[in-house]
Amino acid sequence: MMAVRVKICGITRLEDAKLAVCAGADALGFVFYGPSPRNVSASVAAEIIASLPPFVTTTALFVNACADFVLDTIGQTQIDLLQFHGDESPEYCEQFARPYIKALRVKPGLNLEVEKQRFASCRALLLDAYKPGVPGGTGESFDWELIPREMRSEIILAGGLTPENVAAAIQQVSPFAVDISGGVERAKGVKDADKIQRFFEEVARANKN
Ligand SMILES: O=C(O)c1ccccc1N[C@@H]1O[C@H](COP(=O)(O)O)[C@@H](O)[C@H]1O
Repeated sequence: MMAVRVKICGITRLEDAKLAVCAGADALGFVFYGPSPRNVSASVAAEIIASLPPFVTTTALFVNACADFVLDTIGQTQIDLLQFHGDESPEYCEQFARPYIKALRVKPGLNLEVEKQRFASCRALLLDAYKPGVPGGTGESFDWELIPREMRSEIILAGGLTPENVAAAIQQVSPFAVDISGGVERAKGVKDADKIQRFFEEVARANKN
């Protein structure tokens, strides 16, 4: 089985970025969404990104943002990958001519096969929990059995992951990657060194099985 990649999202501080990278993060996520407690400015994100070693993918998360804001953020941060976490259309996502991942909030009735075809141009679908009125980062998980088996090895699994449940998630779903934010925090927007460490230990344990 291929080792599951890990993205740590909601980075707001250089010390947290370093903790995540030292623990083994493949990717870091920066939230550019005003209402989020993890919202970060492009200038702060750019400073953090400039201090990172190579081979760590940086991701910019947006929720129904205006195109000029996305373009300005790309320009200031030189981010690697875009993550659209709202109701963006494929045409909207494609206009930036940048690699992107599309987040979908999973609930019964959402046809993931159809969504996969709609977003054929995305690098991967990220599957998060559906909670009415909240675009993401809810700390809640969803019924992983709703993910069609043939899609599981391609998706990024998110939503309510923690050091306690990530091994079970990997065992049940075998996703391409896992994405975590709230589950490794000690306060909103502030990561917890011990939780990050335990999260990576659990991912390594699951990768061995
Ligand atoms: O983190 C946020 O505040 C956020 C706000 C709006 C959309 C998405 C957000 N976060 C992303 O949601 C998933 C799941 O987060 P969690 O692990 O359940 O806390 C993840 O991709 C976050 O980056």
